[in-house]
Amino acid sequence: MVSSSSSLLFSLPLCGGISHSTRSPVYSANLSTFRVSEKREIVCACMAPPRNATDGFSTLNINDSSVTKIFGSAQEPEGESDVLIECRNVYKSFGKKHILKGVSFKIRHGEAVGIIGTSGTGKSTILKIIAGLLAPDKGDVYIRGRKRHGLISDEEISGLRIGLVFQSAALFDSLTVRENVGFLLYENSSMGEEQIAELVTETLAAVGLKGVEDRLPSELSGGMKKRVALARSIIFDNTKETVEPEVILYDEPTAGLDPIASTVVEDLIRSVHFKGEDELRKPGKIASYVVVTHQHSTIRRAVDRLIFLHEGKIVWEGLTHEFITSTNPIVQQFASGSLDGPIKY
Ligand SMILES: Nc1ncnc2c1ncn2[C@@H]1O[C@H](COP(=O)(O)OP(=O)(O)OP(=O)(O)O)[C@@H](O)[C@H]1O
Repeated sequence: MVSSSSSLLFSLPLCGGISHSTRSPVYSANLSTFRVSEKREIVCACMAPPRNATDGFSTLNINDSSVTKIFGSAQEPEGESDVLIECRNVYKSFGKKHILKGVSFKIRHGEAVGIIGTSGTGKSTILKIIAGLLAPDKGDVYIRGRKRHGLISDEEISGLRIGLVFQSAALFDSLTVRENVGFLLYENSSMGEEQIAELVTETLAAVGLKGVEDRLPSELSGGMKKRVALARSIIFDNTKETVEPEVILYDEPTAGLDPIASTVVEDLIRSVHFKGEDELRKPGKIASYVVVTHQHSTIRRAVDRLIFLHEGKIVWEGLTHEFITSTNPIVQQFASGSLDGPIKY
């Protein structure tokens, strides 16, 4: 049984499962589930067989005008080899509340996708389903063309690492920044402590943080915590010969931040994408990402394509610039924040 909460993050290569160590928060016997501070449970994802990050993928150039044709219309792009994640006719209810009612979409290699829609429409739910924290009642999730069965588990073979960054930074309060960022490496990798510490420092620098390794989360500002959470989601074992592509799912990454801090986070999200350049001026490592957001600035700045979810269904999809000019009444009302229109509160 999985529970998730706003206080958890996850990034997740669980190849071979987790081994217990003294660093670890308390966790249960189920290798894919562990309990933090006796309050929460987390499930992490995804694994093997590792393939080279570039194999089989044709990188999609989102700025290419041909892409406008692909996503701005119902035209289906040729070839499926670049599809990393697909939700096919996904349904999800909580008790009598029917939240998702047949949601289908694909996330392709290289994409920066936003999921938007009114509160309570199921945006976070779909992220959790993609991450394998929740199972759909009906419909399927395909990871690199392979159907996922049930929740994510250490037995799953996907060849795709999926990280979920929850709305709050979700750091482990009693662990230092170094231990938070390096958590999965301490638990899962054969890397030595010094190696991990070096990688943590480098990864923190990539998100613009220096000299905070020994601090506790309580000693950081909200914006810094979000950066630490981002660092934790992009760190990976660089001693392995092959690297799986990684998709990061961000749940409202700029909620609660002032406009300038939001811009910083939006740019960081871009910078860790492989088309971007991190703070160390190196290309980012993230293949694709999905952002759930309500913030107009985040829609404009951080994503290229949008999926609009309303009353459990996708009612509009298009490129970000098409959002503002859309004639869809639901989109128009959402974009303008008007009380008049088909969306009723
Ligand atoms: N584990 C759960 N048990 C019962 N109901 C749930 C659960 N998770 C979500 N819900 C309900 O499902 C609906 C959709 O929740 P979800 O968090 O996915 O919406 P959202 O679109 O992300 O909302 P917001 O924009 O306000 O964050 C809400 O009514 C919520 O209360």
